Amino acid sequence: MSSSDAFRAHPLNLNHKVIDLSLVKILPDSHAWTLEGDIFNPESIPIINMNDENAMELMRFACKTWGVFQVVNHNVPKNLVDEVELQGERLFSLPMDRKLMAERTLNDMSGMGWCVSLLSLQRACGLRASLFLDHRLNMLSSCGPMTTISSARRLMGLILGSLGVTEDDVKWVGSEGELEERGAALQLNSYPPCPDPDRAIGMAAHTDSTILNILHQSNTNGLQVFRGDGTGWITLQPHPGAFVILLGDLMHILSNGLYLNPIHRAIVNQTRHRLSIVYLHGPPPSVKIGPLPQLVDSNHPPLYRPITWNEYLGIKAQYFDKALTTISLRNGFMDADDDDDDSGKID
Ligand SMILES: O=C(O)CCC(=O)C(=O)O
Ligand SMILES: [Fe+2]
Repeated sequence: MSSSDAFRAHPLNLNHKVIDLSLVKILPDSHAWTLEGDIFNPESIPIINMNDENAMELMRFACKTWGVFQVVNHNVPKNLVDEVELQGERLFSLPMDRKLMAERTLNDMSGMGWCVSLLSLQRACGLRASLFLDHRLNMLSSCGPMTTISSARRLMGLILGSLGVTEDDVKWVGSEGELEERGAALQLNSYPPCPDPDRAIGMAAHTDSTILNILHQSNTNGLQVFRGDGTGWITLQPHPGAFVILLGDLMHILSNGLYLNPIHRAIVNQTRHRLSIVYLHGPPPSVKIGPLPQLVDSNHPPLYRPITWNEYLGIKAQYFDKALTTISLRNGFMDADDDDDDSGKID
């Protein structure tokens, strides 16, 4: 079972009409969207130096409060990120007939997609094209995947440490193996300028179905995270050289509800093309993921049943934002936060 097999559970929206987004002068009805919620800007989602001796505590605070933070000193070389960005720009600017030759199909998840997966459950298409690469990541760069994977692993070590768990406690984190067995994938998202940005969305609000996503946004902002207190959206300003770390549903499960899996979305703007590069970090697709035993006791019963990534992606495709509820064990138990009045404090 490879990560590609796992993502196959996410359906393509086969009814969509592919349009060349770069030629859009008037927003088509198929892409019209109502943007809901106030926007708070700017706000202090932390930027954490991975070499800081307090990195673990800072991450614990950020993961409990936001479920998102940015990191610097991540060891992924700038020229590698620049190269992926350059190649991404090149691929997305190819003529439409060339891009269609690389369109994702039901049998091969790698390729170009328009209006795919998560959005198929929603009202209209996002104004976006995406290039998804599974274990053939090295199509873009030969040394890149391994550098990124070792950086993701270091990050995982810090986040697990922030939960009081070591890498040895979670065997699959350090498992060696081929890329395809690791649950690694890369997604490039291209958002063209939009004539009517207040009536369109780039990527609709969602939580990520991974353990975590590592995101690079070019110097154009557009990523917004829904505030944990439910009052509105925060725009994450691109920070030079930083990656945005977004915790996914599986990290929320592993932490037994302690760490947030933030709702986020990408908006578009009138003048600038925006590219985001997202490294999806999942577990090996057939390993069962459940609340870490170290975080479960009689006061903190397990909130979710163990599930493989593959199974979870299938549930997510069907139930979308209700996916976690379908695997919840919380029948009459206290709410995760009810006995945790220190959320927001470092402990
Ligand atoms: O483009 C962005 O900033 C958001 C992308 C995203 O959320 C995703 O690919 O899951
Ligand atoms: Fe996302």
